Amino acid sequence: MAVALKSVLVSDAVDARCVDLLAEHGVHVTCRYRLPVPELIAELKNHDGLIVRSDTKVTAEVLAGAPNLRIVGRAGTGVDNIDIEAATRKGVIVLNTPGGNSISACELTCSLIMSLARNVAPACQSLKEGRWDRKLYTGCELYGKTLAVLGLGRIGREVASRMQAFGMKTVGFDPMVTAEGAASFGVQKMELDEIWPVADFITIHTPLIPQTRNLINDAVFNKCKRGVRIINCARGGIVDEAALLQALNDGRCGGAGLDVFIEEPPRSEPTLSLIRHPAVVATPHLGASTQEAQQRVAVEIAEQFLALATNVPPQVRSEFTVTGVVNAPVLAATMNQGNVPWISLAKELGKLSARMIQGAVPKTTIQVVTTGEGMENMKFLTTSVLAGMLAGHTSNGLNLINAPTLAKEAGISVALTHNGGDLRTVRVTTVHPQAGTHSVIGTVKADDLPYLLAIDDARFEQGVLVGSHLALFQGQDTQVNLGTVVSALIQSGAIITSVATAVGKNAWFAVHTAQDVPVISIPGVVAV
Ligand SMILES: NC(=O)c1ccc[n+]([C@@H]2O[C@H](COP(=O)([O-])OP(=O)(O)OC[C@H]3O[C@@H](n4cnc5c(N)ncnc54)[C@H](O)[C@@H]3O)[C@@H](O)[C@H]2O)c1
Ligand SMILES: O=C(O)[C@H](O)COP(=O)(O)O
Repeated sequence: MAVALKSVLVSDAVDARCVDLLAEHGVHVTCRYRLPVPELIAELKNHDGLIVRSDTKVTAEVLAGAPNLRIVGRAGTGVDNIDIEAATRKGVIVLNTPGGNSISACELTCSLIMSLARNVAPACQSLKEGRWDRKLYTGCELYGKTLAVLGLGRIGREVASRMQAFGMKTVGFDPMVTAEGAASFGVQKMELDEIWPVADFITIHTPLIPQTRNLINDAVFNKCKRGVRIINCARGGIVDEAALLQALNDGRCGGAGLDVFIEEPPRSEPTLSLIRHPAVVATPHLGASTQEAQQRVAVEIAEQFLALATNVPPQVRSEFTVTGVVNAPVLAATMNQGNVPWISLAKELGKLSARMIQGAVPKTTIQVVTTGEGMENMKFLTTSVLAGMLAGHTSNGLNLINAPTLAKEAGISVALTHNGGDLRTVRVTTVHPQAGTHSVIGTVKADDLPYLLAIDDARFEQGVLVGSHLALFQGQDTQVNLGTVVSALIQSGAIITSVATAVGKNAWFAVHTAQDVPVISIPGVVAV
């Protein structure tokens, strides 16, 4: 899937390399930062791409006001400032640059852990103010202490391995990481309730999602070691700020290192009191703010835009890859050229399936079955089948991004399974309350083109090339003559380029014509 990318708005302070790279390849770029929402919406009407960091909020309102927007790029990791659901429904691609700033975020986290342990920030401030408070700022060693890492993804595991060098024992929790996986980078996996009483420091590296909002809350502080220190370089809102302030004031929490806040920049309570608290070391969302990280994410997002831009020559486009797909797994799959003909086949089979059930698409259950070696893990084919099924049955704007959302809304469910076997095929079976059960089977031949192998129980010996100008006729019994169908088509002005038959419980005739297939009516024959 690709986009005509003529003009891009960069609405946050992204490194200049991003603009340079896009401009070098003929993409027009406008940089306007801190735009009020109405101005952002007005400006976006002129652009098909938008690049942001965390400051611009790409809300449903902004997306609704930007009819030409096709792609949003986040030069960074967290996408909680982008309404992914609204973007997906609109068919807008969302990309990010996962990993581009992980080391920088990790290093800031480690420095906050060390600053907390040794009171670096308040001691420095006190000295600048003319005091010599050696006793007041006595700290603690990290050696032998337990660091709990919540979220063992890219940043969490980098933090763990660095803090192990200080002799810290690292424990952690992540629903997606097994105990063996965690052990491979020196972290003992524990349940959260086991972690609270043993941790001296807790550092958070999860996304902000409903399951992690207020993960560190008042009840948690009651279960923790008295004086536990909290570090949050992930997202504001994962730590309940009011509960943290209370715990700092009553001693349940011994200190906090905060880079992120519920409101950025912070203007209200309790955030302001937290920042001013003597046991808090706070930075203004600086995790990714290093030259290295900013250059990396700027180049990575520009490269991904270029990889998808249809107005960039294919040989240039192929130099770049899409590495941070947020809302369209099928998009990543299209980057592998070997998948492309299968994606086309699945779309054509989806279109044929819709024709088989006379367009009665809503409330259809679809089963997609792949066979043959190398066809495992092709889950993205379901999106393509749905895009084919829904073509012409939904409002404008259907694409591979929003097909699953639109299908779900239409009550269409889809599942994919894989069977062994030698021949590489895709079978799409549709089950519909009124239209009954039908299936189409296809394959991709050596010419990389999609072929229909069978409809229901009728098999085309050589396969039939699928695509435009393919007419399918079903005879109600095998007595219906192919000659009758062909003559009727010719009499209607069709130029026939090929014919094929398949016989099962019904007879099927596949006819390719040079132009659009004329509408014909023959008793006992159904045009599909
Ligand atoms: N401060 C900054 O400037 C800065 C910079 C980069 C990233 N970040 C933030 O850091 C966070 C982590 O980034 P990352 O690149 O490591 O992401 P990641 O996706 O690699 O890792 C996140 C991990 O959190 C885990 N997780 C999800 N729900 C969880 C839960 N309920 N409990 C425990 N773990 C859970 C996931 O399974 C995943 O392994 C993100 O929120 C990101 O936005 C902040
Ligand atoms: O999620 C991220 O990538 C970080 O929070 C960085 O955000 P920023 O690009 O606004 O610095």
